Amino acid sequence: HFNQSYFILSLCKRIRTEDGSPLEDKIYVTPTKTRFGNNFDLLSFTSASIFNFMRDACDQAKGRNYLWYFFHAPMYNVVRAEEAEEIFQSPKLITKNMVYDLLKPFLREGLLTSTDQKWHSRRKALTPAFHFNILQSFLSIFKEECNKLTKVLNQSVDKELDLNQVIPQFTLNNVCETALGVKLDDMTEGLRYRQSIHAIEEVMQQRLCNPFFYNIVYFYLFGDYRKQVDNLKIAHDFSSQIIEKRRTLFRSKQLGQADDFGKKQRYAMLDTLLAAEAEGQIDHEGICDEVNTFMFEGYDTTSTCLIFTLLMLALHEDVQKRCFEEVENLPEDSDEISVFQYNELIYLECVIKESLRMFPSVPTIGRKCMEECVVNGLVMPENTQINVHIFDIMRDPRHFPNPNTFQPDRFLPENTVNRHPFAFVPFSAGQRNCIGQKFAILEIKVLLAAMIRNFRILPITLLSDITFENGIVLRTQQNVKVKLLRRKQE
Ligand code: HEM
Repeated sequence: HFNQSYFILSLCKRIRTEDGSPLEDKIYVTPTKTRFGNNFDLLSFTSASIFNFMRDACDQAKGRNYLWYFFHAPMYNVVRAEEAEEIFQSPKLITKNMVYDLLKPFLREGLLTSTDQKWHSRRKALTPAFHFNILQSFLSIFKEECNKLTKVLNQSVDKELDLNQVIPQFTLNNVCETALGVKLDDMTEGLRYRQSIHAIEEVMQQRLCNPFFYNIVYFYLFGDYRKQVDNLKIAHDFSSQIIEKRRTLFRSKQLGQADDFGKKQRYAMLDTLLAAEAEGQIDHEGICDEVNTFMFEGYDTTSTCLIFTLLMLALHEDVQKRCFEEVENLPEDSDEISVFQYNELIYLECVIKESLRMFPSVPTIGRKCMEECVVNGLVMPENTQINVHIFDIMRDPRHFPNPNTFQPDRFLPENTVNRHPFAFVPFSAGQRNCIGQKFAILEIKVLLAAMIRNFRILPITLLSDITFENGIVLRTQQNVKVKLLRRKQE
């Protein structure tokens, strides 16, 4: 009886079915390679091997959801839209799992990592910062950054262009100006900040790859602990100083007025937080956490999507041609293109969605059961870890026939009518969905429209050259390269 209730050598309680039916009828229970649960099933901890391990696990389960037992906790892996729905919709399952603890040294209790009352009140306070009118005011920032990048790209015409070298800078500049109200390129500390964010991500990646590094003592002794501490200090000091400066302006009611150079201060998301602070809803630490969260969530996710979409456009000339025909109709002067006109780029949006489907920037999201609860007819003990594999859900052949083929037409309105509402979830779904999705789509469209109008994009990197890596954000071992040809000269 004890053995039926507990996975003894994995030191955790077992999952059982609510109605007493055999567990295997509801879920694939992954066989363990040792008697100690699935703890030692994976022995080479590289980002690439973990990515492949998860894909193999889904294949082995033949597309069913599957179960692992790790030390102290069962892990429920969801790869089907039907069961993901209950998790996305459950008001009880809003606490993130242990993977998010790795983000906490940087983001502390920001919107992405917080839970319960804190998360509810922050989400309410921050939602207005993503209102349509505000998005409209960000459009000019996206265009400015886009023009800067186009100038750089003009110098790379007819040569090999490494997208990983240029795109992340574009998205970081955008999120920095919209969140904090400062231009990274104009600041002496800008480069150091950019490098520190990159270094913090490298350390996170190191910890994510090796479960031993989840233990802080082991990480302190054998990991890049020092690198993390030094770079966190640079990143935290940078945002904290900008917040201080903007607070002074906010308190003296100078925001929105012209600065010393006669330039009007633009709205930044930080202003919404400063207004909340004035009403006693948040303190300085809280503001720092939220700003860092935006910088982290809004930077790598968007650049990953842009890189994959550009790769797919390069590899599919016919798709690129259709996009060109669509963007050709936009006003010649990009300053005149409105948010509405970007919204009307229906085919380009299908291309972005199809890229996100095949290469979701966030391949897995996690939740944790804070108490024993019933999910999809399974009784999950307290502390059960839940992984929703967005990557596998969006390659389910039941919802997306030929899932490994790039077909943007899947997202034309007439082709989506009967699709399961949770089959396409690159921005997650339910109350903890991505707050920045409209922001991201607009930013992505601004750059893609400009690039497609100005250049023909030719492939250098092929899909077969790419090795995927597991990360908080989907990564590739190799940088993605393309070649640009100027259209006007043709
Ligand atoms: C293509 C771009 C993007 C993708 C694919 C994406 C995807 C996601 C996903 C899957 C989540 C859920 C994470 C989870 O449950 O663990 C999320 C949450 C979040 N995203 Fe995004 N995101 C993108 C862009 C952005 C941008 C541009 C911003 C901000 C400027 C942003 C801010 C956030 C925040 C703050 C959360 C946490 C929301 C909450 O828990 O209430 N994201 N995003």
